[in-house]
Amino acid sequence: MEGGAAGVHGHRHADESLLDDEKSMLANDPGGMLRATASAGAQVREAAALAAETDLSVLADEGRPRAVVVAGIGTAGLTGSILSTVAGPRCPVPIIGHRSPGLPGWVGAADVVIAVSASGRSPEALAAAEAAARRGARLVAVGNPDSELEAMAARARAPFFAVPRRAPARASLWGLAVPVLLAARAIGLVKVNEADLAETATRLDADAERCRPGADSFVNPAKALALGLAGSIPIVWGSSPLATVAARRFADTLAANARYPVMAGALGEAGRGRVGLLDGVFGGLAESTRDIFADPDAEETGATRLRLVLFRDGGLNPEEDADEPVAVEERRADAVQTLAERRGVRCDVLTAEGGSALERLASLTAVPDFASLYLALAHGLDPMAVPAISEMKELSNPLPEGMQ
Ligand SMILES: O=P(O)(O)OC[C@H]1O[C@@H](O)[C@@H](O)[C@@H](O)[C@@H]1O
Repeated sequence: MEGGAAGVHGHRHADESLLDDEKSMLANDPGGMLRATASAGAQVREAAALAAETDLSVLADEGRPRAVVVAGIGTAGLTGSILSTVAGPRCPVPIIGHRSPGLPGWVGAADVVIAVSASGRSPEALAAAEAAARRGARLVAVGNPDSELEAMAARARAPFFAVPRRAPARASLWGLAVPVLLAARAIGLVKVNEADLAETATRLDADAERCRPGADSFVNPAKALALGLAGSIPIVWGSSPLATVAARRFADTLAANARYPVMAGALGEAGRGRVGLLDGVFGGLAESTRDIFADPDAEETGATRLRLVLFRDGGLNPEEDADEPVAVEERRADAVQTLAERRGVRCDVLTAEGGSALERLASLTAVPDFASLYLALAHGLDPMAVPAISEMKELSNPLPEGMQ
């Protein structure tokens, strides 16, 4: 093994100065994750243009399906959660995310399967596409052009959205999610319109501008969020189903890019159980030993502490179109902020903005996406290359024939 522990490099303590110089920061991001993340708005526009060229009549002609299955893993899998939240609780058709290879036994000719894979070769998406074609389900595929997935879609005469590859998959969230939404729109399940897409893209562009590498942490909300989280165990809770999708996305990017352990979920659920963390060793018990006179900027070598990130979504959500009245979600969000304050657990709050579900989701993902990159860079970690993911793939792949 080369390097330190199994070739792993980086600094145990976050170094804020590593975020000061744009040039050296870009050099520490050789894979261009900052650039790829800044392309989120462009991804939305590209995907919308692509959809306009994709013939989806086979989907629409057969009318409303019995169910929609979104098959894929990782970021591709998250597109299923995005579709569910944009479709909302009144969606007349069940939308099911399927993250393991193949399809559930009940899926058949009455259903639509959307197979998603940024690389176009995840076993999960490929096996789902193959099973959908075999069982006569309507298939749509989304992913890398000239891939196995595209070939499979062609064989099944299924529509294929060619999403130009921006490695790794987690930097292509918007490029993957928009085609999934537009496929669902073609079968009448979501109301995303061209204005929603344009406004979402504009918001993503504006946030990328605020979070640009050259903007220092006083004015850059992503750098500020990253530095606040440094050295802590982040807990990310969402006040609504939409905010919870954003919370899970933040957990994925914090884990993959910055390699932080994160707990994420719905505040409603957390309030019945995990909120107890605020009382524990990493919560109130750690905070009670904090020296309130210490310089808050001094490097903390003491106890590991929780840091709460609360995603609030108090705007849209007309009562008749929601799981729960906004007032209930808002009271719960106020309550957890009070609890955190009582125990001295620090809390960042991000509030959704925008006039459509898609734009609101974008408003809760853009800054956190960048924050996960800045947190990696502050620790001297390359946010793109994750040795553990490649090693895991290597170790779990079967040896070629004759090498056992
Ligand atoms: O979207 P595809 O290419 O199928 O990848 C699915 C997932 O695969 C994993 O190995 C990681 O690379 C994830 O970041 C990715 O989301």
